[in-house]
Amino acid sequence: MSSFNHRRYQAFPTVHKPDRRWPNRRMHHAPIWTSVDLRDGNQALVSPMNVAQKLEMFDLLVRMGFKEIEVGFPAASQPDFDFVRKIIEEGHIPGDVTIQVLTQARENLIERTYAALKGVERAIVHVYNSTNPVQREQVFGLDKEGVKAIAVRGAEWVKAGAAQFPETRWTFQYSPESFSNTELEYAVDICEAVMAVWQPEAGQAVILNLPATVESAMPNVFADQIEWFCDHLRGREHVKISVHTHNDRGCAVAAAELAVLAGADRVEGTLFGNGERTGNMDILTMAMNVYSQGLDPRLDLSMGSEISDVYTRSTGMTVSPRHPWFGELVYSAFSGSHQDAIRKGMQHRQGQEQALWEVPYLPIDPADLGRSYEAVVRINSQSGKGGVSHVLERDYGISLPRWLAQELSAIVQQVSEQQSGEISAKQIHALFVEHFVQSREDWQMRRYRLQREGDKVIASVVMGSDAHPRILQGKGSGAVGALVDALIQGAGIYAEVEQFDQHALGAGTGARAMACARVSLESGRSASAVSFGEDTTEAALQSVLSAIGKAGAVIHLQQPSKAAVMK
Ligand SMILES: CC(=O)SCCNC(=O)CCNC(=O)[C@H](O)C(C)(C)COP(=O)(O)OP(=O)(O)OC[C@H]1O[C@@H](n2cnc3c(N)ncnc32)[C@H](O)[C@@H]1OP(=O)(O)O
Ligand SMILES: CC(C)C(=O)C(=O)O
Repeated sequence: MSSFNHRRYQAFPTVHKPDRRWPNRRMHHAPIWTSVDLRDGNQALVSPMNVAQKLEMFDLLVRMGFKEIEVGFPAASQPDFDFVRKIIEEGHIPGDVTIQVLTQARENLIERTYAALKGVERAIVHVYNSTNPVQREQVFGLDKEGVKAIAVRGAEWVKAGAAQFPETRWTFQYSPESFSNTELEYAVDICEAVMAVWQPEAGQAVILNLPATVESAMPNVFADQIEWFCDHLRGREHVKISVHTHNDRGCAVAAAELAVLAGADRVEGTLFGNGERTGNMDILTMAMNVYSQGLDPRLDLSMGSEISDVYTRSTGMTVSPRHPWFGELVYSAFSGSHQDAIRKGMQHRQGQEQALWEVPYLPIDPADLGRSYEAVVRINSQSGKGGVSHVLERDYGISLPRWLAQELSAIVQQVSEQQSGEISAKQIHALFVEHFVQSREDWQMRRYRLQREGDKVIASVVMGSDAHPRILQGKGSGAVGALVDALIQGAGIYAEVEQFDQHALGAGTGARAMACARVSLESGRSASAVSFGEDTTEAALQSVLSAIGKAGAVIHLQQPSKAAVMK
């Protein structure tokens, strides 16, 4: 029988809570953030951070604005102990930052923890023991009272340890580890027993941290558990309620967000969600979620790339290109309809940059995280004319008329399919030049002259190579019409201009005007061409000539007389 057998598992029980209130709430401010990168994140690494890596990470967390940072488990390893000593002795802890350290509820470990903290101005001593039925039975071999006694003894040792260093401002934190798998009545009972030792009502700062050590239920169930706990805890008003969620079901952020609605004051997590198994709650994601709702996240996340760089260096982990808010690809659009909408959205914002951010497919302004618009639109075989136009416009200042963008986009798509991948802006430009701008030498216009005769224009055009110039002359209602007539008169070429657009160009394009023409010949062949020129007439005439040349017209002209060749 296959081991992939759902009957080995059971549904997580829901919380009976007819007075559930959190679904109707919204967040009004960011919670207190506590980074556990240097502890929970670190303990999950293949190679835990060395002191230098921890220091670089600590410095980043401080600059990002974290006011509470769990810096390690100093009783567990020498590097953790040394790191805590180093930041205390070398004065790395800013006046508004409180460090936190973790310890099991064991006397020798708690003693060693205080030895590491000697001389610190402020610290949170975080003691934990697991409380759920499975661990009570299988790990501790104890009943509820036995496990409660571990917590109470731990609380007493923490209190006694702190009393040796009255010059330090201590906060005590207790975690009923695996809270979300613990019976709620029992979780309240054990926390109240710890509170009875610490006496927060008498002024001792106390945090009760409620972990989803292994995420086992949907986030609404966790929110119910938090609201239930807050409703039933005696002395709730004297303690801070913290949550510490893991991502086993992929919902750590959702669980923490709902927990805040349900009454949590504080949230523990890590950068990019590094941590045991599938990781801890990702503070970056949650803080950006808060930010994108118009609330101050109380963290500086604008240094996006520096955060990923330090994270990668310190942990050896990588950031997924799809990581919420910070991944390399999250502000890129490859697909045609998204690109089209982004381009229109960006254009819509022009002149109203202070307005609320409302651009399709971009939940925030990428510039907020130091990301540029340049990267937003990227081209592959899924892209359409909007994206191709956007890239040419953005990187080369070239705006194509819709019909021509369609033609170029088809070429780009074909090449992209052939090379099965992304096409750079440079390649798009090269394809544009190759297919539309380059013109055969015999269809190059050398000079032109226009004369007005009544309501008609007479165009004289010299084309071909300097060695073999050809002259054409014709009459029409405008320059292009006169040129078309000249081709009929002088070369017997009947060309119809199907599409034509011209416009002046902005600075930086190396030309003053651009014209785009699509012509069809009597043979049924047609082609499009683009020409850049010193003025719009020059660009217009050349674009028509180039398009006719591309369509395959053959020109046989008589040599011009000397008088006809213009100076
Ligand atoms: C969910 C979390 O992330 S909790 C944090 C987990 N992090 C870590 O464990 C990283 C650091 N830990 C370590 O390096 C080691 O565990 C040390 C150094 C702290 C302790 O090591 P050891 O003494 O060898 O023991 P170990 O961790 O295996 O502990 C097992 C013993 O402690 C008991 N124990 C485990 N957790 C706790 C606790 N929180 N409080 C009290 N006792 C505990 C176990 O029941 C077991 O007891 P037993 O020896 O009577 O069977
Ligand atoms: C120590 C506790 C808070 C913990 O890391 C967890 O339960 O995941």
